[in-house]
Amino acid sequence: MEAKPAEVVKYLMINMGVMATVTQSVDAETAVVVAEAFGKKVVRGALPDDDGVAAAGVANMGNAIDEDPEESLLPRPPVVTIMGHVDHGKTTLLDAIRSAKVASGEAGGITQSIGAYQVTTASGQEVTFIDTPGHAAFSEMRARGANATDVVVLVVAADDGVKEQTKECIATAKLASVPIVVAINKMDKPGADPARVLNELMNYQLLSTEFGGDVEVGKVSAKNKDGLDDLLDKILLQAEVLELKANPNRAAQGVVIEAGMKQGLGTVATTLIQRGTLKIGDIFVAGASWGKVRLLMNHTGARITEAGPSTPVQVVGFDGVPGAGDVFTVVDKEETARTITDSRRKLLRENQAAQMQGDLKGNVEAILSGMLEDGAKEKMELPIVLRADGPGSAEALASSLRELVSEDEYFKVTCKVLTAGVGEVTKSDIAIAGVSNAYVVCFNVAANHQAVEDARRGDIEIGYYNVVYDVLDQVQERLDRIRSPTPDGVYIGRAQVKVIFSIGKVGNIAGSEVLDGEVRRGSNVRIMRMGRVVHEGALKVLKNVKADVEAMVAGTECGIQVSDFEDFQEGDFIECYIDE
Ligand SMILES: Nc1nc2c(ncn2[C@@H]2O[C@H](COP(=O)(O)OP(=O)(O)OP(=O)(O)O)[C@@H](O)[C@H]2O)c(=O)[nH]1
Repeated sequence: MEAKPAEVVKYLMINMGVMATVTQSVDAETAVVVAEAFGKKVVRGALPDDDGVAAAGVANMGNAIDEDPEESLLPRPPVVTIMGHVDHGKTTLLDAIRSAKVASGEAGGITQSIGAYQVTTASGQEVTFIDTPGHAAFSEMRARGANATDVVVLVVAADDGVKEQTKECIATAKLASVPIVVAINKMDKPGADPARVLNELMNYQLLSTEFGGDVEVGKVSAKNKDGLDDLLDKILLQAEVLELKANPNRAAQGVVIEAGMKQGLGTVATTLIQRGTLKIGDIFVAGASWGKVRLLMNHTGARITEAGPSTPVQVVGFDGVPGAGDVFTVVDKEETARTITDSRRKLLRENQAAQMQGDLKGNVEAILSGMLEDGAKEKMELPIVLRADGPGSAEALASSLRELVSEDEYFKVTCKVLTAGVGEVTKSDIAIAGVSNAYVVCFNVAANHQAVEDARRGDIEIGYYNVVYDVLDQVQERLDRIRSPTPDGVYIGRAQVKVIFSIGKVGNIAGSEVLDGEVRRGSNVRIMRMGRVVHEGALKVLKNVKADVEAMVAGTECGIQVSDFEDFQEGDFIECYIDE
């Protein structure tokens, strides 16, 4: 692609939440998104020696990028995500629209949220809502390359105006180039001041049509279900401009919105169909799972036989549980599906394994040899996801964290602040932390339930702080630990091996010089060679010339024997630790 590897890695990480080193593989969808982001046009083909995966790819995933001919395209309903500041009424608005607008005569009625639903407006048009309010879910989907949303409805409480998260939502939508329709909510409240809201929004380049701009604004009371028809009309007006179309007459493609297990059915995944029509019996791939459509249910739980573009549908028939944001693609046959998922599972395992080793540490050998040539230190980073109570504190903390460093002759460890946001820790923070093995720092903020739950499941650490020095102290400690994982106990000193005596049955004795502190018989030791731990054990024998001694201090020379270790080399460091 004529692109610098580091740029590609950076794009993957920052824009897609994918942590991969230069030598790791990514799946085809991801590669396509990246290539296109770098201004390249992707044409898929088969490589003859690619063990069948590529051949399968041509049959299947070629669909992911091929263009539908203009004449095949038919109008489709808009897909809407609701965002807004906490407590401005996202959930209430979604519920109000759903209860007022999902035709009550529809079979099944609405019993539960499935992640998405479709409403029919007074004028008989349809609008699809993604039912996971918030920009966290939106960002997460986008991070995975799934652009499911056509229009963002930004909820702003009329009595509270533009707040921190309102701004974040505006930024998120703009970044994704998704148009915004504003819903000024809580119009029933005595303190409602929609004019103020409109004024504030102007500061963020959102100019309402009332003022001659192009942003549609609906005034609603989610609580009283007032203004909903008008809001839906405004959404449709906005959608009209977008001329949303899709080809319904092809193999279906979409994105998984939400998935879980249901008794008697196995995995049920709410999938938003984006083009084509999904039918019973279709064979599909979604992320690392595949299946054959056994059952389709609409958003009310009623059974249907097919689902076209912009329709949210519950799909039964998966062999595993896909993830939210996974791309869903119908393929020609079972064999294709198996081939693709097999290779994806393999990739997933490889990537996980590589991540577990901590990419850089895993390559330590190669890096060390390179390092000896050019004298450069190996650099390691502690990824950090930061959340603070205000933009000032977030910025200040982020820059202080960036200055922290833990360094010795071989390693240099610094912080990499991946995100520095304001407000509580969300699901998407945890998603980012998950892929990057990051430590989550909360400064004067909490994490929401979902985030805590996800963190627990993903074994992601969240640190809660309210004093700046505590943050810096503890992160410094973490950096030190990464640079040099310590054995149990407190460091008391170290010696360096100068000469090795091989004495028959006694074994190897390391003639050493104590460099600092003291070395003590019985203490825990670890032997360091070129910055790496080669052995951990106990200091078994300590001799001053021929006499056994308890301890030797800096500046003296001694003979050292370590339990279960003979393989000393000149230059090794022997570090001593004692239990407190
Ligand atoms: N008076 C009035 N209260 C409303 C209206 N819409 C929502 N509320 C109230 O505002 C509070 C927050 O509403 P939610 O729908 O939970 O807000 P949210 O934005 O979904 O909040 P989070 O999910 O916590 O981000 C609740 O107490 C609602 O009853 C409205 O139109 N009028």
